[in-house]
Amino acid sequence: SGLEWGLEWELSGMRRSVIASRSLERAKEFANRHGIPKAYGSYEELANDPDVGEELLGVLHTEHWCVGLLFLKAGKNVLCEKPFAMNSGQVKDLVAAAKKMEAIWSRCFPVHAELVKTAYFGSPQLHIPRSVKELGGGALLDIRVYCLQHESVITDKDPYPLHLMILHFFAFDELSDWINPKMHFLFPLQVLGPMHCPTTLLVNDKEIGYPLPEPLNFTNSTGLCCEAVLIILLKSSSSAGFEESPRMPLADSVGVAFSQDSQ
Ligand SMILES: NC(=O)C1=CN([C@@H]2O[C@H](COP(=O)(O)OP(=O)(O)OC[C@H]3O[C@@H](n4cnc5c(N)ncnc54)[C@H](OP(=O)(O)O)[C@@H]3O)[C@@H](O)[C@H]2O)C=CC1
Ligand SMILES: O=C1OC[C@@H](O)[C@H](O)[C@H]1O
Repeated sequence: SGLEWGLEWELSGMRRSVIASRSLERAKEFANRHGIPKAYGSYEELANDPDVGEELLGVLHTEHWCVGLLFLKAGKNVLCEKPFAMNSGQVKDLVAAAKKMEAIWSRCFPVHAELVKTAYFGSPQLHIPRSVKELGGGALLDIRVYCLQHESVITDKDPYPLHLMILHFFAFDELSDWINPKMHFLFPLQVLGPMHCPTTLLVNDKEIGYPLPEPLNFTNSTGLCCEAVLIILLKSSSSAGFEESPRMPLADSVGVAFSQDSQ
């Protein structure tokens, strides 16, 4: 589950001291399984615990907004699972309550830093009407129809439940050629999967690996330590407290949610 993934945060020295569930019985069962000393039967009790400074939010997507606000208003540091919330309006509420944040874990992987250094993403193409959102432009309407029609063949009816991301990725190369012929990497460069936690680049047909610490409970899950290191660095370099991360500014979080709004 999302929470079990989150336990990898122990790598960063974070102690897991409390678990909360809407059911005390479930909380106690989870606590026993993972050696957690205290269990609560409601999220409110966790929010009101003065001994807890950081809270890892691993609840169902629809609950990120309300439970996130509950913890933030109680003055806690919140590490929220993806997706940040259900839409950009909810994300803006959380951002306003939080003011500062760290990052999305995938962006903290060394592979991403390397990409930003070496990749060339072309120039904005907003002079082309079919790129303008108000004119029905953009990848979702213009190109994604091809991916969706593949999905609907496989799923028979509604393509959304399966989220066949592989097909989306498969289409990405062509998509970028089509929308913006300049959107090429400067030299043959490929990020190898898994897409949410990549550790290998293919540069001129040569693999360059960025290995993670062991043990791995889930695929590349110890990569969470990259995010933890970034937070620790931010904390120690900031005299005025914990500042917004330049690696993942708040505006990017709102932007990511905004681009999902039309889904
Ligand atoms: N970073 C990563 O790589 C991963 C992230 N995730 C993320 O973690 C989060 C949780 O995912 P996962 O653990 O698979 O989800 P689950 O479906 O297992 O739900 C997690 C918990 O949400 C709580 N919950 C709160 N309100 C509701 C509600 N109204 N209906 C149902 N459950 C509710 C439940 O806890 P209770 O009833 O005990 O209070 C439930 O156990 C998601 O945001 C997911 O995207 C998941 C896997 C990997
Ligand atoms: O975020 C995620 O990354 C890892 C997957 O296994 C998981 O299902 C997904 O929610």
